[in-house]
Amino acid sequence: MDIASSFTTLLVEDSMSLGALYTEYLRTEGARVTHVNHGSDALNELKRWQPDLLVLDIQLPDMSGMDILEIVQSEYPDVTVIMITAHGSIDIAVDAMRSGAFDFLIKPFDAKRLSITVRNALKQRQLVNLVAKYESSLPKPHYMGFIGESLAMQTVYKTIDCVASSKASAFIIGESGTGKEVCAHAIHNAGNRSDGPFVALNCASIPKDLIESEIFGHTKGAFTGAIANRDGAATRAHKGTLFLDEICEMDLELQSKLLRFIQTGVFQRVGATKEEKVDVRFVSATNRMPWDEVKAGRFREDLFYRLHVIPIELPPLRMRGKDILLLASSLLKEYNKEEGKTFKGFSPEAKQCLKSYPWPGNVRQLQNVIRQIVVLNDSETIEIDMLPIQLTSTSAIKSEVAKPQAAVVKSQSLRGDSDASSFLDGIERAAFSGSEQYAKSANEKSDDIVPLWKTEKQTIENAIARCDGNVPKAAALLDISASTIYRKRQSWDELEKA
Ligand SMILES: Nc1ncnc2c1ncn2[C@@H]1O[C@H](COP(=O)(O)OP(=O)(O)OP(=O)(O)O)[C@@H](O)[C@H]1O
Repeated sequence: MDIASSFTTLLVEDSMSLGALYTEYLRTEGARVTHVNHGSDALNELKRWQPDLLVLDIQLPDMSGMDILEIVQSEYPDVTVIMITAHGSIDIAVDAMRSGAFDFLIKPFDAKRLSITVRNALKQRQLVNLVAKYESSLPKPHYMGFIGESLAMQTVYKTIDCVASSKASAFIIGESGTGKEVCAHAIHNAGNRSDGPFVALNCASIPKDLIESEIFGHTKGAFTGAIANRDGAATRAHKGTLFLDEICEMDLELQSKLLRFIQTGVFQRVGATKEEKVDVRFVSATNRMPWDEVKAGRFREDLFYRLHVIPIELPPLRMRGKDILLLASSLLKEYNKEEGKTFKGFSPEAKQCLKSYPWPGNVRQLQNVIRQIVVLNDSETIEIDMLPIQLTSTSAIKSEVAKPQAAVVKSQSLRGDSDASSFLDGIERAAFSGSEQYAKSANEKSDDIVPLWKTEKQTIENAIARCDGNVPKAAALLDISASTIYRKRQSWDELEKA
């Protein structure tokens, strides 16, 4: 705000004559003044509009100026408050400053004293605005539970800031472990529902016959085992956010009930005859491509349009550049503390390897890798040989793959054959001759080879058995999401039938 330009002021002073005098003083400073005599009137005005300055008498006929200050501090923190106090009540004025008032004026005061205080207040507002503007233009390394300052993540933070206070449904997509749940929490916490509940429901991990009751609740006796009335997620999320994780895994029949609920806010508990209405903001997430699911007939198109109002895409970790090391360092610090270790950082080779690995399990996989290293080693520096084999072998594969390609480029440039199509032909030829060799040796021992899905099935089933049938726990240890396991089970059934 430009100090010279006009500013708005709400003056709360019960004496009509003093009110008129202060209004005159303030107008001389360039203020557009609204004068009220009572605290309740001031609160009504504040509900309708927020002034730049609130000039507030401490002693009012209906309430204390201190009470109003407290309300302003919690509900309208951008309003700058100047208190007016009678001579002899300076202690109260000092308390007011401790509670967040900018300054105080002791009655009687003249136009000059008021002018100095008002100008200081406006200057301070100007500086605060400037700092806020500057800060918002800097990349944020942390945001609402996220770590990451890459451009891709800054875009995500900006989108969350813009949509947080809207009631429009948000739809988060991203690979498993990219932070979709963190994002849903951030939308809730950054918005005006942050004081309300955040209720998360994983549509993949709840058995099909229980999910309707999980969302809408049930009445006593609605089905075997319903021994009492129970609120569902819809009721619990009233005035807050309902996060529907893995939404594409929801049964088609339930999708139509959900559609009606989203359209009207009205639903019926399982077994109930009465309808209930709630005020809920929907945030959904999936690691599938939702439109592909619509085209395949697994996700209702009308539900897609209801939920997919504000799409937010979380980039895979491999697309976040230096965020990988930022996250790795932060996790190292956290796990060091938890495990009582003294790691200080990563060797340059280890850093290179972390940066070039494709991280199919994204941030969750990075967490597991760093935890594993910290638990299994004792040192100050994380060296490349402490990294799990899959990380180092991938970079080894990459450099191996790079070699024949480099050789192709070299031989082509020696021949003077630099055109792009023959370059690609060269790579294809190299790859083909490689695959021919593999195929030859593979045929010799083909009896031992089983389809990849069977090996994968065995690994997953072993993990579930070792976790006593606990699918989410097995999924966490396998570095995949529980929904991936459910999906894979479905596809194994189909493959076995085929
Ligand atoms: N940018 C980030 N900064 C810090 N921690 C993160 C970040 N992204 C994700 N995480 C952490 O990674 C883990 C996985 O995140 P989250 O559960 O939100 O992923 P997701 O995309 O919902 O995964 P899934 O699809 O498997 O359910 C969590 O422990 C979360 O706190």
